[in-house]
Amino acid sequence: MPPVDDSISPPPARPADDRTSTTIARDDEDVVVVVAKQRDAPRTREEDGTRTTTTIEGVEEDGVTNVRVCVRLRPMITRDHRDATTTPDYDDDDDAAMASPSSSGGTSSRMKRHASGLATPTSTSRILSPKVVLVGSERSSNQRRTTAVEQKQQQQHAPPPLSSSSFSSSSSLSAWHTHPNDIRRITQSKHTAPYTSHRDVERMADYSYDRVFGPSDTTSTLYDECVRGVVKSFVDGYHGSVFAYGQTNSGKTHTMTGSPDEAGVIRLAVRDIFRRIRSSQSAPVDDGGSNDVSSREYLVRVSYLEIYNEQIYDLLAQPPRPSASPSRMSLQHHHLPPSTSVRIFESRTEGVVVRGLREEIVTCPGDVYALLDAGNARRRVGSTGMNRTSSRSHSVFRIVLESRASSSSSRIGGGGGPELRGGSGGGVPSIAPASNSSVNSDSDSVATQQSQGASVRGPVRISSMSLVDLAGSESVKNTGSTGVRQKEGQYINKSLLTLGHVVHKLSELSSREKGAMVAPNEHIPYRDSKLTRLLQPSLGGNAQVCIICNISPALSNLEESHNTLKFALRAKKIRQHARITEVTDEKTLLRSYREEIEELKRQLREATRTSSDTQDSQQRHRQSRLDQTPKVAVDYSSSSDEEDQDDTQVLVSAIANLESLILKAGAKSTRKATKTTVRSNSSMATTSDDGNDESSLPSRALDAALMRAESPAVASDSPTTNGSSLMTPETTQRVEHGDEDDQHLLEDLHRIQEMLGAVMKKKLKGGGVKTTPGGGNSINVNNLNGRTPDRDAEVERLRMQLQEQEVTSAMRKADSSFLQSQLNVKDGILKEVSILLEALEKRQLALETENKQLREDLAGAANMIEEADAMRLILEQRLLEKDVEIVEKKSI
Ligand SMILES: Nc1ncnc2c1ncn2[C@@H]1O[C@H](COP(=O)(O)OP(=O)(O)OP(=O)(O)O)[C@@H](O)[C@H]1O
Repeated sequence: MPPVDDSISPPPARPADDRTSTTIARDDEDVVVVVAKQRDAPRTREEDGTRTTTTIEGVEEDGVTNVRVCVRLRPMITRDHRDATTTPDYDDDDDAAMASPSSSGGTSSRMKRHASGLATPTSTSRILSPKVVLVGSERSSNQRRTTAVEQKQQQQHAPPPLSSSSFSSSSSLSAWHTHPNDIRRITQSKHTAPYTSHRDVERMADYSYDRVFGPSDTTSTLYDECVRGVVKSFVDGYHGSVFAYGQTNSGKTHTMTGSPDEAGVIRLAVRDIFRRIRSSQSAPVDDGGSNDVSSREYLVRVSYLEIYNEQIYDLLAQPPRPSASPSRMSLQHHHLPPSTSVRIFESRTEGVVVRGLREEIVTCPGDVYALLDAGNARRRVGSTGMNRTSSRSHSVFRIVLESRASSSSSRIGGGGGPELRGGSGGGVPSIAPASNSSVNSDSDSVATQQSQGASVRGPVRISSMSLVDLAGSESVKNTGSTGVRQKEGQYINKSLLTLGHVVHKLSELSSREKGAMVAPNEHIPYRDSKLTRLLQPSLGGNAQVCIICNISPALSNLEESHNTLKFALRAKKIRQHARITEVTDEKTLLRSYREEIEELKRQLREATRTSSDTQDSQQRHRQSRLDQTPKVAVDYSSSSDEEDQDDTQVLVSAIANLESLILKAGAKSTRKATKTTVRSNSSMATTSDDGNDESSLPSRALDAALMRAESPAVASDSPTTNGSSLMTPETTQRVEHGDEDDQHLLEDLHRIQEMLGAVMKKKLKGGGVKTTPGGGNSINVNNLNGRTPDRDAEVERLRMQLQEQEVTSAMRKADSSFLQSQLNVKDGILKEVSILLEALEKRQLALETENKQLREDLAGAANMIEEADAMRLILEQRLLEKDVEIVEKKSI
């Protein structure tokens, strides 16, 4: 049984029969729709020889749970009223209205200026109490002109004419009310009755969900009660997905992204995830029965994309605007390529795959916030008649977590425990990184050499959390959009319609076969839009899903609110079966990094051993020379010593870099964790797994590594190496930034030249060499015209060193331009593959259509054959009868 999460408030009392019911009141009759049947059940494990499935807590005993759906009614804002009284204040074809990094005036202002309604006095959308009385007409002046027939129909169903006073008092009220005593219900307000069409009996509906949040509820409350559980499961290893759905201007972005005054779900989730990672040490790790109470180590990476006009764009792939609090991640962004269109396709083995999306490894909430801000600044926003800062795209912020038991009790080879092989494709789209992504999970680029100590093996859990802010459905009637906005609106509506179809189909299937998952051969129209293809793994079953349905309190949005609530009811019926995904034999980033660290440690041990061997031999050599020659105080700390130390520093620094990316449970803060991790590893190393002693690491090098690990700026100054095994994200970055490296090399060269110059000067001046203070056999070098064999050797050595550096520099330049050209080639190939895939996809669709047509033709032909056969039989029968007739006639 997993630890009970105290932070999650207990669910509201359930009906006696343990069922959650949805009631739709229809005039005088009540239709009860059973929405869910949930019962707290312990985790169960099923084993079928090769894999173990662990089911989530709080689900039915058969391991199936329903999608969690909550509804959020946003507060009244002045715009609700203004929308109904003014014409749209936007310019459709003006792309400048589209928020861009330069036009938005900063990320915080880009956050759709959510606080504008709350904090800025000049704002146009201020929150109003739902009960505040407004004056004005509820009917929008920008509503489309009605036809004569429609006018007639409206007159038939129209409410009685209202005086301006009666209208103003009713229109100011929220169209919906929530029930303080029943936090699951939302009902259409009574005063809306006159506006309710008698044809639609559901208009006065009383809906019920997992939880309904009223205008005074905060995002934090919503998070605690609906999302926290999904996040907890995510950290435990289950896939999760949270998305905000609703019409335009209903508060989706406010809920997901938040405002400067109120953190949104994404930030709250990020904070929670890191908090859970830090505190997970104290919680027993339920890994399928071993009762292992060891801590885990984690690798967190994030990506951010948007779907705009049916194209996927990478929101992390453009250089960000300078950030107020530069972090390692934000610094890296200055070198990112411009945003590219990303490809999505289906792979037989991996499921839905997103190709070419940048993923960033993050080690603390600050890293994530910087990325989020950068991505939000790039998200497409435009002004419409309904929302001044309307999202014109669907956005998906995705967090991937890899974790493994970090103690020595890790099971080798992954015996026992939940093992569900199949990579990350189980519950979320896998992401195949871009060729120049700062994270390259391609195993080629990460050293995967022989050193695979016991600590490297053991299953790695992969879970992913998708936080989705959907664009809102909109009607041209209300937004008054034309041109670009109208086209965007059409794309948005089309994809939401497909989402509606998918949800409808899934809910039907779930109701039909209660408890059964979607049959593999059942056709669900995921492929009809990029959005549904992307959400397919989440909706398809292997994820914990929470849908937040946002509705507006405005009477003018009544129709859309009903649609949203109906969508929510359907979504509530979808059944999910989340499982932990554990990978034992496939490459994961975490395992690659661990292997890399092990390999570097091995190299480090070797380097220190070689160094001490060299020192020994030098010592012996020195001793023999001292025995033979007069005592001259020549600096015997040879250059090879320095080189060895440099090598060691590079290795220690590389280890520190990698270690800093892996988060350990129990660390106080991740920045500190970097230090703790490195320190504890190096000190632990004295009793490391394979018993090798690393205590002899040069403390200077270790300190330097720690400083680098703590300070990205220092880290970027660290020496680099050509060794592919050191291609950590940072070193990769350095290769990309060949200029900086060249600069370092030049500095090195200058240093050596200066040393050489000083030596030459001394030589020319005939400067003396200090003799040892008490050296009995000391000699005056002037007697030798300033020349000693040692000095000549030193000059020669420095000359050689200079040459070597020049060669190294040239090689590095060649290397970096070669790598750059390789990247370009790969990018080109990727683009070609994308085009081919697209063509293939089109061809496949065409073939599918052709097949369908052929099948219909075939069925038609078969029918015709059948009919012809029947006709032939009839004719034969008639022929027979005729024959008989003739025979009879003849006989007569
Ligand atoms: N809970 C809330 N508290 C205060 N203001 C809110 C709340 N929800 C929404 N708002 C305000 O309502 C307006 C519309 O919200 P938002 O932009 O989040 O809607 P949306 O559903 O994302 O719209 P679109 O689909 O057009 O992008 C904003 O001005 C926002 O600040």
